[in-house]
Amino acid sequence: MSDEDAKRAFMQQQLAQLRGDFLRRLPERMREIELNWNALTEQWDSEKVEVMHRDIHTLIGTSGTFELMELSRGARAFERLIKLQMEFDEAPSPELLATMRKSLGQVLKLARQTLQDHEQALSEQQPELPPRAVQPEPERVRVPLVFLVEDERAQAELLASQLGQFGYEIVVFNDLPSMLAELPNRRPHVVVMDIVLPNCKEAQVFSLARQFIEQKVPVVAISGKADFATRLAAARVGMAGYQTKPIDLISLVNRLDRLTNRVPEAPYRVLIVDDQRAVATYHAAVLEQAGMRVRTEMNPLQVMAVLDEFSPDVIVSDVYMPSCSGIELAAVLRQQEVFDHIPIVFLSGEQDVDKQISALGFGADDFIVKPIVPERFVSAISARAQRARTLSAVMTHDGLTGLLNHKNIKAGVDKEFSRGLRGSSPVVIALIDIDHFKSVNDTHGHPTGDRVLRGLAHLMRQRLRSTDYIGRYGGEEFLVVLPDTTLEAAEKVLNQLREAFACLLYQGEQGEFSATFSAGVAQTCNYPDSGSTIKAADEALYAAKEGGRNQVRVAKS
Ligand SMILES: Nc1nc2c(ncn2[C@@H]2O[C@H](COP(=O)(O)OP(=O)(O)OP(=O)(O)O)[C@@H](O)[C@H]2O)c(=O)[nH]1
Repeated sequence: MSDEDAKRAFMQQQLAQLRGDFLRRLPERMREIELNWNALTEQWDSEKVEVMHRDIHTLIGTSGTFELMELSRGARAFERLIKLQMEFDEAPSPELLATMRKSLGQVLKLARQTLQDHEQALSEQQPELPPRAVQPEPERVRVPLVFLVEDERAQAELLASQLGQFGYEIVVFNDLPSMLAELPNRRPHVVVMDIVLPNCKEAQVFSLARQFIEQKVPVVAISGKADFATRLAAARVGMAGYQTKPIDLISLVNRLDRLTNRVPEAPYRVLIVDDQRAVATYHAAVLEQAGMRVRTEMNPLQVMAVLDEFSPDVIVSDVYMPSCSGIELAAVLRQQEVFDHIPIVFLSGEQDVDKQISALGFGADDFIVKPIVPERFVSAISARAQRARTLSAVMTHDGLTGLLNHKNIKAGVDKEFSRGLRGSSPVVIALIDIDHFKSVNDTHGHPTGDRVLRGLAHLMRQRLRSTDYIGRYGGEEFLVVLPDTTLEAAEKVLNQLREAFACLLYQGEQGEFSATFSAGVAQTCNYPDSGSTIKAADEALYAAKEGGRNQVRVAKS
């Protein structure tokens, strides 16, 4: 069974299980609705009508979610009559009452029929082994193999050694025949090729690129040509990138990282708020199958506590809930700046477009009508989550380097400092400052200086762990928080980073050059608060500069 089939089968199994739970509780639910109706006909009361409306509305959504469409449609017909009646604040006329009674009778009949059909289906079912749950994991290559085809030998060797610093294995070929000869032995993850090669027509290069692409090996073009026609030809064969010479190393590395999945995006986090456990569990299962992390909360009053701890990218909320409606929940969250940016998507059986639009006015971002097919639900939520991530990254990250900005790296220090106090695992803070950076700017120009900053940022992102915090603390100063790390281990990691950084070569206004950095490290448990730890790391950094730069110093405790 392919992964896709296994996923689908798993979803079906989950759906069947949840539908079973729903049906088991259906008789009780219908009894409550019937009792409420009987009480209503004895004495009409607007509060009881509201309860009746909520119960019927929930029945429409839940039965629709579980593909019990007849029941859902029957309940919707009854809901229309209730809504009609709710518009007049008085007992219904005898005619309307009779119509309502008949419609409810139809709903009860449909519920009984649905249960009978389910029991019949169960008795005919063959036992089956439950399929395996599949969590999609993007393939992650540790050291991706890159074939680099470049006829200018010196340039090729330089590019290969630079890419090597970013964890790629590079095999250089100076012409196409030598690469073709190697192909039977090794298959690259990506091919980077100059599209202007001696003794070779451009059409041949593109034709070869097309063959790689057809075999799922992405190809990135490098070229001295920047004209539209050549770029178009590369795009037409499906090349995954086009870099003009002189090659911007960081932009090439960014491209390769994406193509080889080396910096996978953390899964989207979604909070589902729904008082119906079965509905929440079903939608959670759909999103989890698509690789998202999901938390469900049945009580809207608990949502704020969950937000603090879970930090979702998106909130998916039901609209009709007894203790607090989705609209009220949205209004409360929008009062608070910290939660204001989290998109809220209503998931409801409400089909009245006016009501949907008015719900959006209270601070929700989207309205999805239940039932929704799983694929559409997944794409609607991932699109929201992706957009929310992009916007939040703009707020929390530095525009030049993509690292956490000053405010957020400081928040990271505070958070890990407190965590370090609670636990026994050590936390190390490092301050890193590029050496003689003023002279880099003065000699090679500010844009080149920017490239050096981006180079160090990229190297740190690649070399440090995903649990580490990396931020731009000031102009050419970076701050790193390394949780669960001893001082010795931190010193070693930073020295490796320092050596790799010193190997990078940049093309500046006055020719080629490299840069170095100095760093100071301090362990949080040696200091009373986060500010004193940063100060100690800063003093160690100062000692590293005084000691001749291009070195890592540990703070004296
Ligand atoms: N290109 C570029 N330069 C920046 C940026 N932010 C700060 N700088 C420059 O970084 C330089 C920092 O220089 P200094 O603090 O004098 O220190 P230094 O030259 O690095 O010398 P040492 O730290 O003592 O090794 C200044 O020239 C700033 O203008 C930036 O975003 N881009």
